[in-house]
Amino acid sequence: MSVIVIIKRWLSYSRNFPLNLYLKRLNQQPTVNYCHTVSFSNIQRISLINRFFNNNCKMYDWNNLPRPNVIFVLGGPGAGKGTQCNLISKKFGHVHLSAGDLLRKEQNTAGSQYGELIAEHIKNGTIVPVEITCKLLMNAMLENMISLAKMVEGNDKPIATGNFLIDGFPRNQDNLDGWQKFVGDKVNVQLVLVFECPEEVYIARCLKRGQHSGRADDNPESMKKRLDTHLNQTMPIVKYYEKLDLVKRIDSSRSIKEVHEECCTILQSLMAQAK
Ligand SMILES: Nc1ncnc2c1ncn2[C@@H]1O[C@H](COP(=O)(O)OP(=O)(O)OP(=O)(O)O)[C@@H](O)[C@H]1O
Ligand SMILES: O=c1ccn([C@@H]2O[C@H](COP(=O)(O)O)[C@@H](O)[C@H]2O)c(=O)[nH]1
Repeated sequence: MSVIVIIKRWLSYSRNFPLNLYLKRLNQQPTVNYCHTVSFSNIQRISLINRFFNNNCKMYDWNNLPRPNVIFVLGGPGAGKGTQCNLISKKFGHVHLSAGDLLRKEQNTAGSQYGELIAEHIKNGTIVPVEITCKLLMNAMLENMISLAKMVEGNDKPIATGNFLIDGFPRNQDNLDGWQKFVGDKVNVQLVLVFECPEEVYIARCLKRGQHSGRADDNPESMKKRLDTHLNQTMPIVKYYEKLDLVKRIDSSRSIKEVHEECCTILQSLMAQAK
């Protein structure tokens, strides 16, 4: 069994990370490769984990991992963010992380202290506090970065990097501030893809999806609130990134194939510049 522990020196909110639960969970699933983040102040407990696992424990520090590339993907509800991220991920190998999916998963995790809060925000189309979303995103990123680092083990310092599509984040000023505070220049934000449709297309797509999605927010009442949040809270974030010349707006009212082709052109040009 191998256990991976990542030391995060810079995330104060995980200071009280419940390591007891962590150990308990590992006991119950002793064969899994487990990856979680703990703060630097938990270093003594890390040595406890080390003893517990006979020193069969690998430690990584985010600061020594290669700086990953991030593309943020924004757009109104039903704009096609998830659909296009899946296609991009298949073609270019980016890791697709949907903030909404991570929140829904957390909401459905038994015993989560955030379940009710997340459910309430999703139903009302409002934005979950960044401490929660950022932590979920960062844990997911770190797990992927560690897998990549493992592929090049043998080097003193891992050389692999990651390319991430972060779908549906940052959604408002609180998200943006939190991202800058917790992640900041530890990643390289390369681009912000913004998918845009007329309002009636957003509504039609989500209501159609609502016939089978089981989502608490694919209904007319939640849609109104989500559109309002998109217009008044997310679009200012798009404008912020526009000032940094990072935004590509895409008309996503066209067919999935047409939208994907435009995404491919944009990504190919980005990769050519990055070489
Ligand atoms: N270009 C398109 N033309 C027609 N239907 C589409 C297109 N893109 C996506 N869809 C459909 O619209 C619905 C919403 O798409 P998707 O889930 O990708 O959007 P999203 O932006 O991720 O939504 P949300 O933010 O609400 O999660 C899905 O049922 C999807 O199959
Ligand atoms: O960064 C985020 C992303 C999402 N939310 C909440 O989840 C729902 C659904 O998100 P989708 O991206 O449409 O799946 C969204 O309306 C928010 O309530 C969030 O709070 N923060």
